Amino acid sequence: MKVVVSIGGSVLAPDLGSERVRAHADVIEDLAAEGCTVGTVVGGGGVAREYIGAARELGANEIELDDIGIDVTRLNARLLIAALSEQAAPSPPEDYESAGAAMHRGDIAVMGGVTPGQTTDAVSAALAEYTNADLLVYATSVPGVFSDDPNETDDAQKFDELTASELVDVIAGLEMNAGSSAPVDLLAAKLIERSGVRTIVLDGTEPERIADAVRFGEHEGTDIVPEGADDQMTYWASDEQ
Ligand SMILES: Nc1ncnc2c1ncn2[C@@H]1O[C@H](COP(=O)(O)OP(=O)(O)OP(=O)(O)O)[C@@H](O)[C@H]1O
Ligand SMILES: O=c1ccn([C@@H]2O[C@H](COP(=O)(O)O)[C@@H](O)[C@H]2O)c(=O)[nH]1
Repeated sequence: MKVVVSIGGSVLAPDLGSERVRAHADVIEDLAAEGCTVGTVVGGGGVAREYIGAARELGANEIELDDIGIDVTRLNARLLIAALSEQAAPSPPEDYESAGAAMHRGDIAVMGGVTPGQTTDAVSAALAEYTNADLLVYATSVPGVFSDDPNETDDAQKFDELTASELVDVIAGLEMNAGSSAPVDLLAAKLIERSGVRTIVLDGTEPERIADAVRFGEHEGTDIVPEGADDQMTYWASDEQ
């Protein structure tokens, strides 16, 4: 089975605690050791937003701010690489071809950002499409996709399941400035829609939840199901590949 795991910066490194990074690395390594081909994409989190905020006040434009965000995502990717064994490619691939080649060799690819105007959510969806991944998991800081921002709206409802086009509708109104927050950004949702990759959005603050989702499809987040998919989703534990 081939899986792309997107780990929000706010999940991996809300602060520079090495234990948390180690725990995420252990889960990724365990999946790889069990025979799973793994690509990982790491976000920028609060540190990226602090840099972006300061640079915005200094007059940087949105593309310049995105470039700062990309630098921070790659720094966070290097933190995860530091915790992984030699099976990880030694530096964050800066394009999908290099990441795909690393995965093809059996290495764990750990990417950060790629290009301005998007977030690492889109990088993850593009890597999943490029590598024909079986599953894409977004480990984020909220328990799934909600009808509204759950940190802003008390009665926001979590979706257990959405089609990709429903996901596009839910997040279409969110802003796309550098450093914006969304469980999955709009470009990612459109890529998921066109590729049809099975996708799960979950609370990744406990890294074992990522492993349970990959191995068994067990999670309390949101399933993004391809249009017209049957109910039988294939997960690692039941997959002979
Ligand atoms: N409809 C929604 N459903 C869920 N979360 C939403 C929604 N709209 C806005 N959000 C916000 O999206 C945030 C999650 O995305 P955010 O980009 O902050 O974190 P991440 O995915 O972990 O990545 P990173 O920290 O690297 O940016 C939540 O904290 C929440 O406030
Ligand atoms: O491909 C990319 C990835 C990221 N950015 C910029 O970085 C920040 C932080 O990334 P998150 O995935 O949101 O943690 C993002 O808001 C963008 O400003 C980018 O431009 N391109």
